[in-house]
Amino acid sequence: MPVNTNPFVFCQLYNFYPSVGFLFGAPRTVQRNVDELNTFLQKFFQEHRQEFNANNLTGFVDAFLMKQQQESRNPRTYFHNENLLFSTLDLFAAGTETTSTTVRWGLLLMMKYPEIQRRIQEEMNKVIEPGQLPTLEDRKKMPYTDAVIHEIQRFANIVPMSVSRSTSRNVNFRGYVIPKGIEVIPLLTSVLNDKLHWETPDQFNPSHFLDSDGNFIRKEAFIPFSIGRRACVGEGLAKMELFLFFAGLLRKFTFQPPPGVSKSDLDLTADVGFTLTPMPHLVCAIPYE
Ligand code: HEM
Repeated sequence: MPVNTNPFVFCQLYNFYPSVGFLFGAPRTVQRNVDELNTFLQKFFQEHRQEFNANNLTGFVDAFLMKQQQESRNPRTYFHNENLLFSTLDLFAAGTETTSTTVRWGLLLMMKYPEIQRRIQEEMNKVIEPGQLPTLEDRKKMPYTDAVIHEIQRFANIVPMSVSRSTSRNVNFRGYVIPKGIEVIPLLTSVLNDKLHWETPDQFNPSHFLDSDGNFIRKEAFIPFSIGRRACVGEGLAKMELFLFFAGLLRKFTFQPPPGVSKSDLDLTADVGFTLTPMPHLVCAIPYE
């Protein structure tokens, strides 16, 4: 049986069954990583405290520090140091691996479907000056690229079970009673792969997001960031990052399988973990332009 070495699998197992953590040293590894990140963040906060300028807020930490100052006399404030640490940790945890995994899927899919990669590069050649990188303003003029990025997210489905929540009161949902305090796991897969919404749910097909004239179309069933009040707060940022990173990489490079590997050899099976990641593989980046 193949052994899954993805560290997120261990984290997930440890989350569900903490008592078996001793088997793979998870508590120590997780604690060591969290400690390392904490030390890094404390230094980061210290630097921001020293250079704080209320007229020049440089990001989330500065904005938080300003609220902390404004509420310094409120003993019940939410803007205390512990919340600064944990909300910043949340942003790191939720905002780094998700975006990088999506870009990794994108590169793998471009190696698998070189004709799609070529079409994106041709679209960029029409919209962007030679030697320039794509900017966010270009996105509206690049419907094909936009459609491909949406299809990467739909197809890769990196957070298939979203984040589990629990009911805060008894809920009556379509005749089913879900009592207060029950854990609910929303299966995003059931929507991202729904036959009623997608023409070819199991295939990578950018046309899912294009009309017959090649214009980008939004789809109600596109919910990789989940939906509702607790949907991903980083959605807007993630979409900007994905466009800039993915299109920027394709502007500079063409991605190919390494010598001796053909596109049909490339395996699109996901490695199961906290997120669904591509299996380990090699990538050749050939300079473009
Ligand atoms: C491709 C990128 C991303 C995907 C697919 C993604 C997906 C998700 C999903 C499915 C949830 C659960 C929502 C729910 O429970 O209903 C979530 C929550 C969250 N995401 Fe993202 N995310 C991405 C990028 C980011 C980024 C860049 C940030 C911030 C820098 C971020 C911050 C968060 C936070 C803080 C939550 C918890 C929200 C809450 O509980 O209210 N995410 N994300």
